[in-house]
Amino acid sequence: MAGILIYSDKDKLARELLTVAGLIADARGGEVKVACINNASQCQLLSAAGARVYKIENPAVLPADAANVAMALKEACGKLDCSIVLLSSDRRGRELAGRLAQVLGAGCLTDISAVKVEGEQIHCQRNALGGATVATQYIDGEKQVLAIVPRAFAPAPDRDGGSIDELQVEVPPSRIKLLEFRAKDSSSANIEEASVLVVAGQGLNSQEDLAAVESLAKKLGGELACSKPLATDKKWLPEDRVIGLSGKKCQPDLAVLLGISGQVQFTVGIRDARVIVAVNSDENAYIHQMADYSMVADLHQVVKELNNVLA
Ligand SMILES: Cc1cc2nc3c(=O)[nH]c(=O)nc-3n(C[C@H](O)[C@H](O)[C@H](O)COP(=O)(O)OP(=O)(O)OC[C@H]3O[C@@H](n4cnc5c(N)ncnc54)[C@H](O)[C@@H]3O)c2cc1C
Repeated sequence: MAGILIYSDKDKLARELLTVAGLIADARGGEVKVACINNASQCQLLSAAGARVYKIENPAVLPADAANVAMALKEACGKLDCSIVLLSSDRRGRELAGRLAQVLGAGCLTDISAVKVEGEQIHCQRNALGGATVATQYIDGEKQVLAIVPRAFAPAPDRDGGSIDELQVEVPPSRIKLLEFRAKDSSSANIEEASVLVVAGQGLNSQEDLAAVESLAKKLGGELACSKPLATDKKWLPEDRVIGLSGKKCQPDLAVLLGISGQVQFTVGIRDARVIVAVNSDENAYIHQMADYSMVADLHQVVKELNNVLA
């Protein structure tokens, strides 16, 4: 049985992929191997999690160039005899998945939130029809590229048995020229990886009210996120905080939704949260139906009282 190769440039997501790969390998066989590209510290971290790590050191492989990384992973698949590749379904991972599937001649599924092995088939759950339903799909073929939603699986814990070997890959020169790296500005947040999200919607009266919502998010140990109109129409928050079809798909342990009606283009991005709490002053708002706990109340009052209680 050919092996399973995993790759993510983000350490935590790579550990989550190790968990998924382990589930698949236990059920249908095949050795799990990890590609680490120009990332020595990640090699150490993943070998400490018991993984068989292949260290690719080649400055010609640019993480910012998905086509270039795809060529490196294609070569790794050939040399390591892997027919299944697991990637993370974040922004960069989704682009890489499509490009890698194309160069491998493989089938490709992204936004996978659950996996179950049935015989030889890997059944993958993913939102379909704009999030109105969950589809179970599998790739009919040996070569498969599967991109897994961040936080859908627990990161693999440390265990013995890991190893690190060097792997040489040759890639054509990247057609992208990297001019500079800039640190993200301090207002940016990785809402896909947050375990708690406090999400503001158009029920918020003014931009000034965001401070109290952000304060609540911090007190709960989480991040501030928003519905799309708050970022694209009102421009109160940057677009990297938008949840939904054209924003990010998040799976926090807790999502507190404030003044959000619950249109499907939004809910597709938060439906997989473990616990959803909604505050909306309209008792007929759809969001009350999908929430685990809901309050028909003025969000400003609720935020104020929660901030006082948690002070
Ligand atoms: C192709 C396409 C893609 C889209 N992608 C996205 C996406 O990725 N993400 C996204 O969010 N949207 C997306 N949208 C827009 C989406 O359809 C909705 O318009 C949007 O989600 C609505 O945002 P909202 O719930 O904040 O606002 P509204 O629908 O206006 O809801 C505001 C809610 O606040 C409540 N409210 C008002 N005052 C208070 C108060 N004082 N206290 C408590 N509650 C109050 C109201 O009862 C209402 O239910 C997309 C649309 C299209 C067509």
